[in-house]
Amino acid sequence: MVLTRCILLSASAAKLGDLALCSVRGLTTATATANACYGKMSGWQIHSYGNPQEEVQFSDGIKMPTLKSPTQLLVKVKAASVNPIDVAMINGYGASVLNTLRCKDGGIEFPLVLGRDFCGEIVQKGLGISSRELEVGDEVWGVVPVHLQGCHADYVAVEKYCLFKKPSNLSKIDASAVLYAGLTAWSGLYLTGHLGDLLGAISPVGGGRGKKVLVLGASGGVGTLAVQMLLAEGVEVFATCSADAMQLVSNLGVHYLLDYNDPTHVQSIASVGRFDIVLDCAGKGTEYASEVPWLFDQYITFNSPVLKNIDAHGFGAGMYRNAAELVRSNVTALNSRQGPVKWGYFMPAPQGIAYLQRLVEKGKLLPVVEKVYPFAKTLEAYERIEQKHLRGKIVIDFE
Ligand SMILES: NC(=O)C1=CN([C@@H]2O[C@H](COP(=O)(O)OP(=O)(O)OC[C@H]3O[C@@H](n4cnc5c(N)ncnc54)[C@H](OP(=O)(O)O)[C@@H]3O)[C@@H](O)[C@H]2O)C=CC1
Repeated sequence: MVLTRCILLSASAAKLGDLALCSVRGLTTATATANACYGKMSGWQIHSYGNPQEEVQFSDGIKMPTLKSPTQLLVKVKAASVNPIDVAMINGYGASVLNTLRCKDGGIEFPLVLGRDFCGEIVQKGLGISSRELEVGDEVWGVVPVHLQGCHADYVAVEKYCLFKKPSNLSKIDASAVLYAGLTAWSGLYLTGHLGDLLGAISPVGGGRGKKVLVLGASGGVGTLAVQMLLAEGVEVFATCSADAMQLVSNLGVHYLLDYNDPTHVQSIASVGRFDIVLDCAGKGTEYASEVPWLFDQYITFNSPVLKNIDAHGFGAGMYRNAAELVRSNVTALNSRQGPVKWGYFMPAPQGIAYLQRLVEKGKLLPVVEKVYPFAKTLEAYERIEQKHLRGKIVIDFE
């Protein structure tokens, strides 16, 4: 069994010409190919929670993931993005809930590999996947649900619903930078915000025509993609960012852009009238909805306190606080003629990937990539996320 896997992986990796030696943190390591023959791979992992500088370690002896169901595939990662949640998870964010889910799925808490979205090549597939769906050798893009071992390692095992063929008009770097942030924006706008049906509302004239959406934090990973999705729908897009990001966001095509450090921006936005959706991609949270005088049908924030409250107070008391916060924000908002305040979440849904794929293929969605780090400098990529003020996405190039 071990021998079979070794041959499969070798054949595929050799096709990639992956025979050079690489050096990580001063250690000379054999390639992914050679490692794989011994059931081992290289990657970055943590053994306990803390800060990235102390906890994130490179290893070339990580156990290769194995397929646990007939609908799983093994992917050799070529590029992966780094998201704020990776660094938050190193700090222990969501540990109670995520670890419960992980253990329920037969996993263990440590060592833990971070990394949620990637581009790569299929090297092995389960028996439940037909050749019409996906084949060994296909270039793919995909996501890993947050409670599972991530993709900041040579190989990652994923269920087929998390994996699609990579759009041919995207480079591997760009392809690795879309899905986590893009599925967050998609889920906020369509699952939570009902902007259209699950596959979007795209029509020749734009299904969102006549609608007004305000995007807070349009300069970050989620914001830059949310803006492009809304523009593709024909929505009138208002956005906020800081002064140094205005050129970047304006190049995306937003209709009205405001510097959130300018104290007059709150009143300027209030004078626009009612928004169909205010989408908070800036981490402002639920309370902010009642602090501003804006009118909206819905305020959707991705800064949900759910996991944080459960981490801090346990499941029962944490959920009580979550419900109390949501009720409080909604009562205040509704009293001020505002609409409901909701939480939005990343959702690894195939409908969302299909939607994003369609936009990319139509040339309507392209990620903004701030910087690409080589695999050997993954720790620096985590440090860049810690510094905040991101302009689009941070990517790790494995090749
Ligand atoms: N619930 C979920 O499942 C998920 C939640 N998230 C959350 O969504 C948010 C966005 O994620 P992501 O895009 O990856 O994060 P980023 O850090 O990439 O983007 C945040 C952007 O917002 C800008 N910003 C900060 N403060 C403000 C402000 N007051 N007004 C307007 N812009 C501001 C930042 O730049 P600058 O500071 O220079 O202005 C930065 O460009 C984060 O809070 C993240 O934690 C993300 C994914 C999934």
